[in-house]
Amino acid sequence: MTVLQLRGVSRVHGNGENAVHALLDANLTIAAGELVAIMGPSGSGKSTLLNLAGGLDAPTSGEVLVEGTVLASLNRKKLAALRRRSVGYVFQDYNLVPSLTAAENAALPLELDGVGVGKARKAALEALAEVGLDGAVTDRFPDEISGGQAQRTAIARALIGERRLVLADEPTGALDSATGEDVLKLLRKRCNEGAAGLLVTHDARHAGWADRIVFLRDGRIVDSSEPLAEPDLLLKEAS
Ligand SMILES: Nc1ncnc2c1ncn2[C@@H]1O[C@H](COP(=O)(O)OP(=O)(O)OP(=O)(O)O)[C@@H](O)[C@H]1O
Repeated sequence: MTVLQLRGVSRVHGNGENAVHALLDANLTIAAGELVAIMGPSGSGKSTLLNLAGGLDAPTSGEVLVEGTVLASLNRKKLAALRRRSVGYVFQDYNLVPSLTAAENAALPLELDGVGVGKARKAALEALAEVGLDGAVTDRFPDEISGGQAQRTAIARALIGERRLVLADEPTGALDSATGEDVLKLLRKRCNEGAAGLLVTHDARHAGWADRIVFLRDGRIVDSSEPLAEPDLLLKEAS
């Protein structure tokens, strides 16, 4: 089943002589179970593509569909609801709410969606346990936990509920390589369980976790290939 589709998507900032073509006529389809990596030089349009895929930005032309719904056809409220329910984001700088504990941060999307506090907390603790966080750390605030723990919290928040599309922009940016690898394993696992994933990365080893790599240059998709290396066949085949 197709989870994400970009049809002839372009994003232009400004106009006339000052126009910046951040993305040009991008076509991309990602099915449930697939993890796609996006690579390309700085400024090539990777974050733009990710933001458009998650409905955080709107294309200048073309269409973005999530689970068959054209995002431009939704009003603000419905788009916000789709983002909360169907899309999980992992940002490089975590974007945790400083005044909320790890468990409260992870529970936030459910609570915003009207799920009761108790039920949301239970789901949050389960999601945190799934990413290897349990015990006292779940009740600590972002400035009381390590970078790796904060990133795991951000992943739990992105994966909580039934998110079908997981978008990750350099999710391993600030992590040591072992912790970074763990984050990718979690992403891979979630895709094996049926989500569609889009991962922006500069690191070819990390892209090795993906089923396909899409290369961007100057806003254009220039190539799409299967990764050369298979980091962990066992994990992939476990699905
Ligand atoms: N709001 C904006 N206004 C004007 N230009 C923008 C805006 N956002 C992005 N751009 C431009 O669009 C192009 C693509 O930017 P984007 O951030 O998508 O690239 P990127 O591949 O993610 O880069 P990086 O690897 O450095 O994060 C760049 O030339 C950037 O300067």
